[in-house]
Amino acid sequence: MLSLKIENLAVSFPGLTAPVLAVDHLEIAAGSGVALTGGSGSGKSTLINIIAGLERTRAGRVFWGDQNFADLSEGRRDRWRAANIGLVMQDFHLFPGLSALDNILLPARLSRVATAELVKRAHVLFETVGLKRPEQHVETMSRGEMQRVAIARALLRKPGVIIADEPTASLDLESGEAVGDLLLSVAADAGSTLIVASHDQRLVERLGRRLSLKGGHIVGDTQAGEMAA
Ligand SMILES: Nc1ncnc2c1ncn2[C@@H]1O[C@H](COP(=O)(O)OP(=O)(O)OP(=O)(O)O)[C@@H](O)[C@H]1O
Repeated sequence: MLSLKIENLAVSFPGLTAPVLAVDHLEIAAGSGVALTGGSGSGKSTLINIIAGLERTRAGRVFWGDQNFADLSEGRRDRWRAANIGLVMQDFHLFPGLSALDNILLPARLSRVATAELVKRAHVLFETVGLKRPEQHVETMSRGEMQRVAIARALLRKPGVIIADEPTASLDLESGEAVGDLLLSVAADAGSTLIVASHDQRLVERLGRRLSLKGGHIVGDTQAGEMAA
């Protein structure tokens, strides 16, 4: 369970006159659930890349608990992410040539933490996300199936933080709802901080807080109670 604090963050790319993301101050409480919403190009994926430590910023500070990402070398940042963040990216980042089950277990194996108990949990998660053939190579799977593999992999180690970019985008209504159930229940069980970028209104409404982005700025910050009002 980890809290997030962002200070004076600005993300710019060469050739652009304004930053694509500018966040002066943002705090997310440990164990809370937050939806990132906003139109295409509003900065959701950029924010996810920054808070997952996949992109580094020279302008601003990003703390998970007491850990400022900017203070870590790339190798240490990668290890910190592997141990603390379960990440579901839009393009899944799966490893072709490996089975679905091996994909779920690979990060844990690389970190040398794939105990017999974790392998058992991988099998359970595989079934919980509604998949049937653990030996199927991921490159032969449909996008919806790949998405479920990515979700099972992200949840395997009951991470302190779960970050998901459009986790229901390739799923039908029923599967999307099941994936939403799974994300919320694993986050609740493990006390994980859950951050989800989504256009899926049904999923967004299940999270306690909604941050809306527009043009790289946070233009709305509402709690579930206020949303219902
Ligand atoms: N490497 C880059 N170079 C230049 N511009 C970039 C780069 N990466 C992102 N952008 C721009 O930053 C803006 C925010 O992009 P981002 O991917 O964060 O949006 P998003 O809200 O996730 O959109 P979507 O919902 O379509 O995924 C966009 O205008 C995009 O074109």
